[in-house]
Amino acid sequence: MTESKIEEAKRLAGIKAVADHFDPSFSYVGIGSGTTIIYVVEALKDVLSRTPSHTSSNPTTKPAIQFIPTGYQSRQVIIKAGLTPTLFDNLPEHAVLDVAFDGADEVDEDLNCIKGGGACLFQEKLVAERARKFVCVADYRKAKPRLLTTWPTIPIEVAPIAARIVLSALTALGSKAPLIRSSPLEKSGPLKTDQDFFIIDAPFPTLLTPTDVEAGKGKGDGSDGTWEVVNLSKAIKAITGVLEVGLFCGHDGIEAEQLGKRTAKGGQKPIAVYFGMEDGTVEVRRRKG
Ligand SMILES: O=C[C@H](O)[C@H](O)[C@H](O)COP(=O)(O)O
Repeated sequence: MTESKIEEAKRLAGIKAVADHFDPSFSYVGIGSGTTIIYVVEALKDVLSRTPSHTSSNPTTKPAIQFIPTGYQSRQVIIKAGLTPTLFDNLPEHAVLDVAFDGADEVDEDLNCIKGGGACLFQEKLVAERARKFVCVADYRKAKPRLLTTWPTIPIEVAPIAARIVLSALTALGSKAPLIRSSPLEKSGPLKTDQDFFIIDAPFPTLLTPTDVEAGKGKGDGSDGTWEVVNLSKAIKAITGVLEVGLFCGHDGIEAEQLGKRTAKGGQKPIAVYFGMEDGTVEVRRRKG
């Protein structure tokens, strides 16, 4: 498939995700990072340009929707589209985002995601967890049955001072040759995130889901070399020096409500992932239950 076909797949998925999950009456919308999110923002702009209350100069109309970026690139995309960016830490204390859109590097059948291929994951997780609905958009290359099927590593954001001890701790968890990600200009040293932290890319064997563990495909706690997604995410997050893990996984919405979380749906896992397919269709994986 040519590059332009892949871009077309992303574009069509973005349009459908926005049609299904965006409403011009919303107040706060989260915008993720990467190449696919650009098509989502284009689709949002298109919907808004056709919404009379948004385009009207009548001062009694609703204030402009505030778009919450997940980093520098994301903020530039919002500004370039002529939309209004609002920093995450400027949100009113009890504000909940109506929806957050983002891309993903790989998605499994349970909608667990790997993110951070473009070095953005910490702010993406903050924004996703604060949204009533978290929706991912990707092309068909990202749809896999399990995480780490094709995508080779888990991106992990770490404090530079702790990077070497985090590498050792990851090796102890079973990662083979985790690496600090270099800047594209190799001579510039390690790549720096929006937080001025490093990214470690840690390879692990293909991750299990809870169903796999129940089916006896492995213990999933590292003791037999297998890891279940949430177990591994927790084990990595527990290493001192780790700011955040590029695994978006965990509890589902009902559990989140029981936990009294701020988010109505809860969690880091999307409620739906839109995949632009090779044949020009869009496939949607939705959260079960
Ligand atoms: O670090 C980057 C983010 O997690 C992106 O959302 C992810 O890498 C997907 O990016 P893209 O849409 O460019 O494939």
